[in-house]
Amino acid sequence: MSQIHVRAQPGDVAEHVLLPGDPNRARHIAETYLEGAALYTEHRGLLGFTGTYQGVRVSVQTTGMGCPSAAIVAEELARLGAKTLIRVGTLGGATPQVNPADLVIATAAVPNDGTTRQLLGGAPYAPAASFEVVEAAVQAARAQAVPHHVGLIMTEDAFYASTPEHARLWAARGVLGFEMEASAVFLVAALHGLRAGCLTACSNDIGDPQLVPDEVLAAGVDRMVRVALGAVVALDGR
Ligand SMILES: O=P(O)(O)O[C@H]1O[C@H](CO)[C@@H](O)[C@H]1O
Ligand SMILES: O=c1cc[nH]c(=O)[nH]1
Repeated sequence: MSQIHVRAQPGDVAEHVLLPGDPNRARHIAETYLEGAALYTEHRGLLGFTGTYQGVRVSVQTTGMGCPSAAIVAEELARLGAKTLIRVGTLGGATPQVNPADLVIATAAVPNDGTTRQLLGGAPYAPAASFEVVEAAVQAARAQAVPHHVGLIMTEDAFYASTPEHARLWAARGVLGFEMEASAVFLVAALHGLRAGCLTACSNDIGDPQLVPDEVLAAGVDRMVRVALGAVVALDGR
């Protein structure tokens, strides 16, 4: 049965799904990296494609921005039979350790968002990546000689509420950067017994409207996507 938002039939979506927020990134990934990529949905601009990478069937499905949209997409992908969800996003760096376009592999996401709060009925919870996805991503990054950070990120709702002071406070608690979907993807995946992960490329410093130059960010995004696809190949069949 087709889902309400991800208009696809069971079988259209692969077991392994990469999740960018941005539909243009979804198209770029499908066109650049997947063989035989076919568009299975464009409903609401949430573009979804399925193809193969090194012989492994992979989908790339846009989440849109923010946890409400990401939670809908993750829920519907679970209903469509997905087993591995890996966000491939951008993030605002919270600490000078994280440089423009750096790869950050999340271990967990501080849930500063309303969606996970509602799903959990306000109960305390730590939305975390699956160990095997983190391990596969780290191994892929090492194998591809891609420098990377591994650790905690924060998921938030209000992009423009964050300030450099807020970033410093959370950096002192170990947070590497902020983004807007990982906590929901981790929680929805856990509720369905799926594996989840989140890889990001740093697009700016928190509170700084200056983005990393386009070509520098695009190269960081491509490094991130290649690492995510390397992880998928390693996870396939496990
Ligand atoms: O680049 P994406 O994957 O959209 O991720 C980040 O960018 C958007 C904000 O600019 C939010 O979705 C945030 O999580
Ligand atoms: O959520 C996000 C994503 C990228 N950059 C930010 O500053 N915040």
